[in-house]
Amino acid sequence: MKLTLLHVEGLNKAFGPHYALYEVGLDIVPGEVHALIGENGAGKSTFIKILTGVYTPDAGQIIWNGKEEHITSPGDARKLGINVVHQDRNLVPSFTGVENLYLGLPYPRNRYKLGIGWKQMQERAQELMTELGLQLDLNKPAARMSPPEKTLLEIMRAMMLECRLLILDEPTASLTDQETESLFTLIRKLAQRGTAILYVSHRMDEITRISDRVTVLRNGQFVATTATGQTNRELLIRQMSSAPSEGPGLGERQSSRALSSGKNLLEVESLASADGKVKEVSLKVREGEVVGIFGLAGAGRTELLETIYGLRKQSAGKISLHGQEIRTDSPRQSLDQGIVLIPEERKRDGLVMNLPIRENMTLSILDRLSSGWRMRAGAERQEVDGWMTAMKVKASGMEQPVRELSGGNQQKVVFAKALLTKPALFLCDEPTQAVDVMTREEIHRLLIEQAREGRGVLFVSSDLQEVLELSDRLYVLHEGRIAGELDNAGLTPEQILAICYNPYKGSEQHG
Ligand SMILES: Nc1ncnc2c1ncn2[C@@H]1O[C@H](COP(=O)(O)OP(=O)(O)OP(=O)(O)O)[C@@H](O)[C@H]1O
Repeated sequence: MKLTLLHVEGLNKAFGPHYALYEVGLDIVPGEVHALIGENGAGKSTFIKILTGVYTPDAGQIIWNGKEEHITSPGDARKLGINVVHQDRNLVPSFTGVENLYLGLPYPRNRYKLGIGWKQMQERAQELMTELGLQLDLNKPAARMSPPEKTLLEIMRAMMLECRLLILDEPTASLTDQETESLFTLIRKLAQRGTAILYVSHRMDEITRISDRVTVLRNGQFVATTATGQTNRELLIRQMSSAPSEGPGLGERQSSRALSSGKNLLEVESLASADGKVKEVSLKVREGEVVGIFGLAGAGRTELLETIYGLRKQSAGKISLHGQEIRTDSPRQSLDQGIVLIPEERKRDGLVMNLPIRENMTLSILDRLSSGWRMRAGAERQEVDGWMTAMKVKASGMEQPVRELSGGNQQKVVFAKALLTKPALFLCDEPTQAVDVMTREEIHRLLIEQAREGRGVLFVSSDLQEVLELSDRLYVLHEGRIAGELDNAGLTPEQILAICYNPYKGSEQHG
């Protein structure tokens, strides 16, 4: 048995009267990939924040390399060799890759000891890339890097100093399968070199593939640490769940397919965005249909939704809803016409952090609720309560400010808020990013239900599994254009990826 690198015992952290962590213990050994999982609000981020010196625990011990440590600041954590890579990346957009690597580190001096040793910086960066087997253009600014490039750059930055524990918080959130593979190769390499990895994710298939051991938290408490080979998805889900789940098996397609005779709800013809990210896109969504958009990072997926919604300037094309041409020059205009966009988790657009859950959920429907304040208050509370229960929002009540919720629970509020507007068309960007596996199923069920009631859903996901589970039909996007349209009947991941990597070839060609 390897010597323990990190031993945590009896960790407590409370916010007001509520414990985010209660008596949590955990061991991590060098060179292992240790997954940390749990429902939204289970305490994972709080645990990470304690290890990285953002929060101080109320009680408990942290033994690092056999010695008790009090980590009181992020600087303390870094000195010990604990680094974290978050989804909200910490890069300076206008700095190059190399400059970002040296953020917070002393720049080397040149040989005259006067200026900065740019050459030494380049050489050290190159050395590290070779060591880690990476190929990145470190001379371009971070702003021009793709999401996976940014993740790799952040990991490199962590490795600039001796990193003994690397914490990866949902590292694959916006990566596609292929990009996830390269990340996994890097993780394995780091582990072989002796770095321990704490891997936090809601993607169960990744956890079973990449981790050696997995620890489950539930309601702020430790449930179990198990060797990954000795457990499975169902067991882990049972350990995570506060309530046993019912209904269809997780991960199965949950509903009958849409009737193909549905009338056209949304028609987009030759749509282009002024910034050139979207080029002549034509697509449609029928009433009752859930339509997916898949593409590699940089294909213009988010940009396409934003252009339809009016968040991004349109330069050409036509949009029709229910057969009528409409203008969507702004999100307000889209909302008024029955189109709502649910943004991906990292943006959390549209949440006012200091306002309570109730007000956030009802911000866009005040008109509808406003006939007489008495009725309004009652109706509002009832609707909010209904959606909070349906979405299993973990909070002390509907008056809790949104800023105090965990990331996944904030995303659920964004979702409920959109449902409350009762739109004709949902545009969803990564609808289940950051939510736990149980809520993911619930969101899928809700979206399919909304569609089958005659509305429509157009969603973007980098998770191929999700695209296969949720969509009736899907479009593959490549460099801002539709490269293929597929009916999701017996479709395999390989068929979709073939179009991504080899667009405009083969029989499925569109347009
Ligand atoms: N600053 C805060 N004030 C009040 N409560 C908080 C605060 N930060 C976290 N909490 C609460 O602590 C609990 C644990 O939250 P945490 O963010 O650690 O969960 P998580 O497991 O990371 O969830 P997710 O998967 O959604 O990211 C939640 O109930 C959350 O509402």
